Amino acid sequence: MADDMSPDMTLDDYEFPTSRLRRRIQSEDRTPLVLIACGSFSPLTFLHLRMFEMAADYARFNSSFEVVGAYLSCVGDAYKKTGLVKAEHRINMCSLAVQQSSWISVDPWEALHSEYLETAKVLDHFEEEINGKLGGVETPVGKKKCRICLLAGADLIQTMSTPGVWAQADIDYILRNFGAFIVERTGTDIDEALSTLQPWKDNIWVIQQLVQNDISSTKIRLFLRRDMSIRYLVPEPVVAYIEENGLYDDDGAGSTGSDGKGKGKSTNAPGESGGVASSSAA
Ligand SMILES: Nc1ncnc2c1ncn2[C@@H]1O[C@H](COP(=O)(O)OP(=O)(O)OP(=O)(O)O)[C@@H](O)[C@H]1O
Ligand SMILES: O=C(O)c1ccc[n+]([C@@H]2O[C@H](COP(=O)([O-])O)[C@@H](O)[C@H]2O)c1
Repeated sequence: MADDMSPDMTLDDYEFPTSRLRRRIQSEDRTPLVLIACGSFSPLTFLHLRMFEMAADYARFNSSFEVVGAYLSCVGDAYKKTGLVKAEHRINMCSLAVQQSSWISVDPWEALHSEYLETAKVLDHFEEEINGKLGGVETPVGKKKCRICLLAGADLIQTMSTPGVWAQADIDYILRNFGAFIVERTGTDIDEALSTLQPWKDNIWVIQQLVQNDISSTKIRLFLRRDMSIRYLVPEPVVAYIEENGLYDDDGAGSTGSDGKGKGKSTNAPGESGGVASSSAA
């Protein structure tokens, strides 16, 4: 079951989602790992989900970590980025997308804040919930704290070298105390992206994309504006949700400050190419 968020949820009735967090590992030698992907997810694409699978494989074969859970954390509405629809919609799309996953959850905590929260604070929240309140996970040799790590694409990590985007103290705090799993991304030179992050290289794990996927939320929004199909680029329930709520229309329906009504113009299935004749039109 997904950890769904009701539209009226506030921080007062927020509960940390734990239903997909594994609370015990069998190995005494491995360190339990929880992956946190922070981002806009406007909308979530299949690559966002693939990042978790790639990271889990990487951890299994190349590290002494054992993944016990993973979370998508959407930025709140205060993050003024082009193409950002309301947090409520982004969280709902993420929740629909992970319905079939047994281990990826959506945590609405970050997005429930009206003010922007830096990623360091978001990671602190997971540390507090998982290691502070829950006390970590059971192992054959007693309870162990989980390692909380940021999961990000190479473009995000490159912004850490761009002056003025991140506070230097936050970069140090995140990479020293948590660390990051970085997925290579077409268009980003990974060596260049990591060049200023050498002091923390032991806490950075770079994951090669063995099947290159250059998808981005920007391209999905562009396709939608051009009335092109987004099917098989984002999960089917997300395609349907976008259509039903009229998100990413030219008029910015569904974006912060708009009430986003469904456009209901197509006779094709949601998200399907308009170039395909519908059977009822014959
Ligand atoms: N194709 C991709 N390859 C590697 N990482 C990716 C890819 N798409 C998204 N990511 C990563 O997913 C995380 C969340 O990204 P975000 O929500 O900004 O998606 P995006 O597709 O980059 O969005 P936008 O196009 O709106 O900038 C980031 O760490 C980003 O680097
Ligand atoms: O904490 C910071 O200072 C900081 C600076 C830049 C970006 N971030 C986070 O990085 C993510 C970037 O997402 P996006 O969609 O802009 O690629 C998002 O979760 C931001 O909150 C965080």
